[in-house]
Formats: sequence, C-alpha cells, structure tokens
Amino acid sequence: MNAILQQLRFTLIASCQALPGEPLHGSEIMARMALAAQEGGASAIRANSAADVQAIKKAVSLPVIGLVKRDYPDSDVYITPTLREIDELAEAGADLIALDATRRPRPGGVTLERMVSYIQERGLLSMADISTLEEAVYAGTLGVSCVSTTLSGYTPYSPQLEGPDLTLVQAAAAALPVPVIAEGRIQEPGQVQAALQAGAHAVVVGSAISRPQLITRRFAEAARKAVMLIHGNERPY
Ligand SMILES: CC(=O)N[C@H](C=O)[C@@H](O)[C@H](O)[C@H](O)COP(=O)(O)O
Repeated sequence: MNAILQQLRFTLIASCQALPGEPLHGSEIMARMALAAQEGGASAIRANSAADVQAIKKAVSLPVIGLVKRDYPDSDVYITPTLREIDELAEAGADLIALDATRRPRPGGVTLERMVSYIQERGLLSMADISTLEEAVYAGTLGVSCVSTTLSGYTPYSPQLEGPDLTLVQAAAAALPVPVIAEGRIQEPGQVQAALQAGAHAVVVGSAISRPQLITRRFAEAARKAVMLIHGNERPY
C-alpha cells in the first residue's frame, strides 16, 4: 500500500470546507481551520478548491485530499467532474484527488475511466467518492487508490439515511482490495469508532468539525427541546 494511505490507517481525516455564502468561506480561514484540525490530531485534510488546497498546504504538514465542487449545466456530477479540475488540484499541490465515482454521465462526456487514469498519469492518488456498493466495486476495478462513502444519501438511488451509511462501509470494506474510507454525516466520536469497527480504513468528518453554524444549530436545538420539556411549549418569554 502507498505510504500516504498507510499513514491514514485507523485515523481521523478532517474535511475543512466552506462554500461561497457560508460564514467561514475563504482560503485563509480554511487554512486556519486545517491548522486547528492538525493540532487536534487529524491525519489529513480534505479540502474544496485549488485556492483552499494551496493555502492549506502552506499552513499544515498533513497530506491534503483535494476536490473541486463545480456545477456544469449538462451533468449532476459536481465533485471534480472533469479533467480541468484535476489539473487545478494537481497544480495546487493536492496529494490525493477526490472525485465523483458514480456511473452518472460527466460534463462533456468524459468517462470515469479516463478521469482515474489521468490522475494516475499525474502521479497522484485517487479517492473515489461513491454512493452504493456497486459503484464501490466498479471503482475498485479501475485501480483507484481508495474509495469513500461520501455520496451515500446524495444520489437519488442511494439510501437517504440520517446518520452514516455503515452498512455500505462494512459491505465495501469486505468486497474491495483497496482501503474504504467512511464519510458522510458522522457527528459523534462513537460513530468514528463504529465506522472503524465496520472495517473503515479511516474516517472523514466534515461539518461536525468545520461548519460552526451547523454545530451551533445542534446545541441551539437542544436548548429549544429542553424548554419544550420543561414548559411544555416554546420559550415562554
Ligand atoms: C455530499 C458532499 O458533497 N460532500 C462533500 C464532499 O466533499 C462535503 O460537503 C462534506 O462535508 C464531506 O463529505 C464530509 O461529510 P460531513 O460534512 O457530513 O461530515
């Protein structure tokens, strides 16, 4: 196994992403978030956009998994959809490139096979973001470096779960020769343990670490529910 992937075994990867419109959007801010994640013990950072990857590479010593979220009019694929995004991430210094590895059509008709071999040609590792076991198995046959359950719940044909898809983690880990990463809706430390017990090579946590507006909402919601319990109705004053 590649040395970087070896280094990620049984560890936490922090996804540090803030899209335009989110309060923490901006590469300098994401670099600081990545630094905080490094201090907290993350083994790698997953980041969106060439600008963020570049800023994060400067700020931390960890491997960076890069992706570019970009919408194209002719496709539902938005995570590193074309060769152009691979070029951007390679130039920015990403160590691994995460890409949508579903079988859905890509912009301009570029194939998943071409995407994976293009990443290999550039000497980089690939993380195949999948939503089902079938997609995981197919990505495995293409020679991806690892697979991540990122897209379970985000394609119309995958289970729409509230929590992480640990059934998929377990099935994919049992079926594939490459590492399977658990990713998506992991909110609690106990779920990290459960994912590793299910066979995950490593675990990616995003929003629960790096989206403070969502973290705050969970606590605010808890306060609202407590008031309901105490007073039987909404905040009375
Ligand atoms: C579906 C999709 O676009 N996922 C994105 C992939 O990079 C990110 O928005 C997520 O934050 C990341 O996958 C981590 O997941 P969570 O934030 O649930 O821990």
